[in-house]
Amino acid sequence: MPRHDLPRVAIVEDDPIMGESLVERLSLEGYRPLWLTTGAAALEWFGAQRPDLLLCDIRLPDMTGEELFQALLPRLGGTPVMFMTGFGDIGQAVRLVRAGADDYLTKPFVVEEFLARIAELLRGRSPDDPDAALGRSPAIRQVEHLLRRVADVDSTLLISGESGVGKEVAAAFVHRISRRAPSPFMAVNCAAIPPDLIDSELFGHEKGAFTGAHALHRGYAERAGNGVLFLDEVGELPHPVQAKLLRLVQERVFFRVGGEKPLPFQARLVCATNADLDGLVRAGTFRRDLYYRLNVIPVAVPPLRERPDDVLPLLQAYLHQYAEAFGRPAQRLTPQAEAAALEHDWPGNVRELRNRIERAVVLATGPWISANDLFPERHVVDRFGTGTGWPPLMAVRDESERSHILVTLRRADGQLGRAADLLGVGRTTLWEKMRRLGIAAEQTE
Ligand SMILES: Nc1ncnc2c1ncn2[C@@H]1O[C@H](COP(=O)(O)OP(=O)(O)OP(=O)(O)O)[C@@H](O)[C@H]1O
Repeated sequence: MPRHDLPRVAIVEDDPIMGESLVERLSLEGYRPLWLTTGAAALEWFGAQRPDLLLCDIRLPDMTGEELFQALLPRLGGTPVMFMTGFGDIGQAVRLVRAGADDYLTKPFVVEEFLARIAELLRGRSPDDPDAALGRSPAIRQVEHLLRRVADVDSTLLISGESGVGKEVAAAFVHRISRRAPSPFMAVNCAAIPPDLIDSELFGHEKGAFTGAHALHRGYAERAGNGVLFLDEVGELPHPVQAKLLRLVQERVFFRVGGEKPLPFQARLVCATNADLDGLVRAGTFRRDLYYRLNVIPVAVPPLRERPDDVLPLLQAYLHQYAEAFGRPAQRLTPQAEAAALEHDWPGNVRELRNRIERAVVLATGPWISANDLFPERHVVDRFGTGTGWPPLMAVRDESERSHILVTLRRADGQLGRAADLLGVGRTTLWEKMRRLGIAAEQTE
């Protein structure tokens, strides 16, 4: 493996003997260790980059493990963190795991156990993990890991991602697993409210505040109570409302329109955008100070095309859901439909997937959902070509091999050798199958 592909393990450890021996052992085991000796050095290093794993001593010369973890939290993303602790510090280690660290190990430790634990952390959760709520692809599991980690931290989250990737689903998930779950999840789409109403919708208004304000109105910020206020398309807020939101974030208070009494803001703020907020700041349409205040913990939800492992499970889940909702008999996707779904780019992300499968369930006449049902605009040529409308066994086998090879190639980053290993066949066999099944050669480059 080229050196830059080796997993990078950052070690924060001030003891020179411990540090050196960890660096030596981790290099021997095929990792790329990087040794930092103070919390300040770790904070500086994390400003620009992220390792695959962070190993951290709990007692550092300039700060405690807890202080470092809190300070690093906004920059950690889903990076797994393991603390190394002496016997006297187990209480702190347990608190850290509750606050979102992944594991701790008590010194002195048995090297084999240490290596096994870091290998496990680097592998991440298993794809079949029943706790995987948002999806099974490695990319979405990283996002889920980050959300679990910050669920009970009160800092503002800024969720970014293309339209339909699941930003609201991510926000609702954080709410559901947090201690705020019994209080409301108040979702507001800032782009859907007319600009002249948004102030009073968000913050409420007093009776008589303006013509037509016949009664006192409590806004979303107030109705969110101790729950979560989710502002979708936050980049769309008009300037005066941005100023009010800044005050709400900084001082945790707001005023109803026409009101003079400051009201406490008790909810957690979670914002989302599919626009390039940084670009809006540079263009002068979004306040820079507000952007920094909102972007405390950035959460980037990747587009569906970058997490192909999620496509089929999502299709299956929605297929069942819609079949049940519409009282349809059990339906299945033909292997050709699965292959077409895997090859599709999903510009509208999960929302598009959901709409396509809903339409297909409604329109399909028999127990099979074909590629044409999913992608009617494409008129996919019926590779089964039997005229019976029923797939013969050979064609089903070919199509299911084809879709499995496609998934495997993506899992192996297009590397033929790795894909062949995963599939348990030789490289040549795989190559021949790919030629026969018409899988384009460029998919492997
Ligand atoms: N991980 C997921 N599992 C199941 N369904 C999902 C998932 N992510 C998104 N969806 C579904 O996809 C649709 C779009 O999700 P959501 O509204 O959260 O996207 P969004 O990124 O907030 O979109 P927009 O940018 O338009 O606000 C919803 O119907 C949602 O239920």
